[in-house]
Amino acid sequence: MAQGELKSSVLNRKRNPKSPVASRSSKRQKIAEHRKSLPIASEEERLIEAVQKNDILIIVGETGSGKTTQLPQFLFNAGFCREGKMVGITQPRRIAALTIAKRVAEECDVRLGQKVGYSVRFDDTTSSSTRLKYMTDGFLLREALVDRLLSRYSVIIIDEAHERTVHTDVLLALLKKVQRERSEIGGGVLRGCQGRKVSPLKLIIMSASLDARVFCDYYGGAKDFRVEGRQFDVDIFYTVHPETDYVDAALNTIFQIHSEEEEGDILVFLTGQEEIESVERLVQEKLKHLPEDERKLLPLAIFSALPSEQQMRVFAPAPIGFRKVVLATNIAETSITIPGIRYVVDSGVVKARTYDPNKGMETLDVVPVSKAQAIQRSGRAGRDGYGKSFHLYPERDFWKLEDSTKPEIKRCNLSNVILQLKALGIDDILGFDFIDKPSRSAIVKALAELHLLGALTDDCKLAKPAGEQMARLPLEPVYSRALILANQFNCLEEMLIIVAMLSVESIFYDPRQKREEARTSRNHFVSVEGDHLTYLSVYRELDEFLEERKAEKSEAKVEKIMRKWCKVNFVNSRSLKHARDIYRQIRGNVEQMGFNVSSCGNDMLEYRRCIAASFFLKAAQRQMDGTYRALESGEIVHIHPSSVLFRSKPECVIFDELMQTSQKYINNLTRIDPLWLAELAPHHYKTEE
Ligand SMILES: Nc1ncnc2c1ncn2[C@@H]1O[C@H](COP(=O)(O)OP(=O)(O)OP(=O)(O)O)[C@@H](O)[C@H]1O
Repeated sequence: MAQGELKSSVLNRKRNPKSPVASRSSKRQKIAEHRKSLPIASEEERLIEAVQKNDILIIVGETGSGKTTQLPQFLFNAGFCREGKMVGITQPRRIAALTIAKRVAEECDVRLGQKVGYSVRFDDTTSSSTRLKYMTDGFLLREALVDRLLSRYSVIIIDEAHERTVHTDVLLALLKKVQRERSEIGGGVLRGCQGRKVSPLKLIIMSASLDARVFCDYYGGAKDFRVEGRQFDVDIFYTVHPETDYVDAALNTIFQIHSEEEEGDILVFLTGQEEIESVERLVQEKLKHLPEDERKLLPLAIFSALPSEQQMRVFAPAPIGFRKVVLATNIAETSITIPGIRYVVDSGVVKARTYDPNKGMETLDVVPVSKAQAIQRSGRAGRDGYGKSFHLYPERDFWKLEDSTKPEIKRCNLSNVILQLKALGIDDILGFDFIDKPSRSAIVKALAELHLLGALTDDCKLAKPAGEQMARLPLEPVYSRALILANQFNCLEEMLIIVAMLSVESIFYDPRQKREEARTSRNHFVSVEGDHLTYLSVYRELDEFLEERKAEKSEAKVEKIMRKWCKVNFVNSRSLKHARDIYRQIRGNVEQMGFNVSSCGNDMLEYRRCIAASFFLKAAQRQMDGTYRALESGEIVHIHPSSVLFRSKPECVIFDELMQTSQKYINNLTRIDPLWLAELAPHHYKTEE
């Protein structure tokens, strides 16, 4: 067809107001109007001037004022992305990086991965044209391993700094150093940065509920900038008296809003998966007793163990006439906008993870939120209209809350972070300029663990090549070491599968009503040697099943077959798909490091020996009374009821998890011979032990 003809046919086509072209342009117009109405819009010039004049800027503004979505676009327009440079924005959570990048791409009217993209562990959508890059704080830290001066970025924005994740804290210190080094180079070309010109770095620390002073002081009197006002008001309500049962109170509030308030979706903050699933069931149960026309309430869950695709379901609009009630953990607390949310219900509590370095044990406790968290929760309403926030505690209790959450660096296992710092050439960890120093004993314990794992030399330097290899893999040091050892034991293929399977949660799917049926249909996977080998056989069986149907070329068909297989076997198909993606990625990582991925076939003895050699710090021995003693810490623990070894109780096991919930539990186990420990980890276990 001649070009002229095509042109005229397009021109002659009658414009249908509902055509994709028309609806796209009206959407664009709506977005442009929305952007103009944000409080930050009128501050564009002043903000850019402040960034130009100051190398470090602390920005504080109300939730929803437009900091995260707009500031990067302002910087782009002001020329901060010239000559291929990027603006990097970190988020504490992957769901935030993902959804905000999507929104900003929409606002810029570009495809995700072009001008705007996101990078999170195991999922990178960026391309060489990406200029505004949203990512997790952990991802940026990893990037520093390959490009120490982060030379591709002209500006780095640390968003939601008040959350004080361990990665944010390390970045705050690291970027201080990078900024100093880059300004010393002052526009020169540095070797090791692919010949890129290294310009001074601008650093922006941002939050809605940030004690700016702490950050200003840390950066030697940095300037702070306040963005005043919010787009829509949120009315705050408290209970008159303390509630004895917040789950019950949350349930009543949901139904009260549903029956008394105008239309708009509800977001409820609870503490964890189990609680959320139980409230989901209770909502459904209660709905059955309502008249037909009052039943239009749609409960949806979002928590971190839920695969990404399922998490994304809460962002879709509710069917016409329905009200969404999103049941969330603190995963939905900061940064994100869930369209349609008008009402927030804050239980006032959160599940906090604390690591005890001396016991090598994690504890999960339900604790009151901080003021900053309560403010963030309210801030999830009022983003596309006026909102209301219901806190299930009296106002006087709000004032008693801690201002902010205890920094994660003070309550987590430091071995991964320390390994990364060592790989970045920072040797003096005790003297490192942390904004809040972790305890000396936690640092010493993590250094000792890294030494035992062979990542550090006797004088605490990064061991070559083991330590370097471990730092390059996007895994906890203990898993990286397992891969290195498996290479020597000729079972790398199997270890890659196990590490991938341990990286996802809830491999099995246990619907409450069909628990027995689920167990029976999964029996053929179960290995008497434990959970690791059971997971291995799930993975392998699916692989074989798909291999036999290799003729089905299309990806959609393969996925359909896979879903069917998972359903029959009561396996969580999304978790398994995720595990297969992770497997591919880490296999790529180890191949790049020059490893040859070999398999031990059915020699499970060799494989179990490799597990013992890798995870010797996580061994537990049965006691006379049937409980276990974790050999490293001496803690008395129990096998978790969901483990396949729960009934058989072997003499000695390797565990993956040690967690205090209602009791101290170990889970994800493999049976081993206790004598292997002295044989395979003689530097740690003596024969008589
Ligand atoms: N995914 C989205 N869908 C629809 N609207 C959105 C989306 N993301 C952001 N918005 C709109 O843009 C506004 C500004 O969002 P932005 O995340 O930039 O605010 P913020 O100041 O960074 O807030 P916070 O401190 O809560 O992260 C929101 O209030 C909302 O109206």
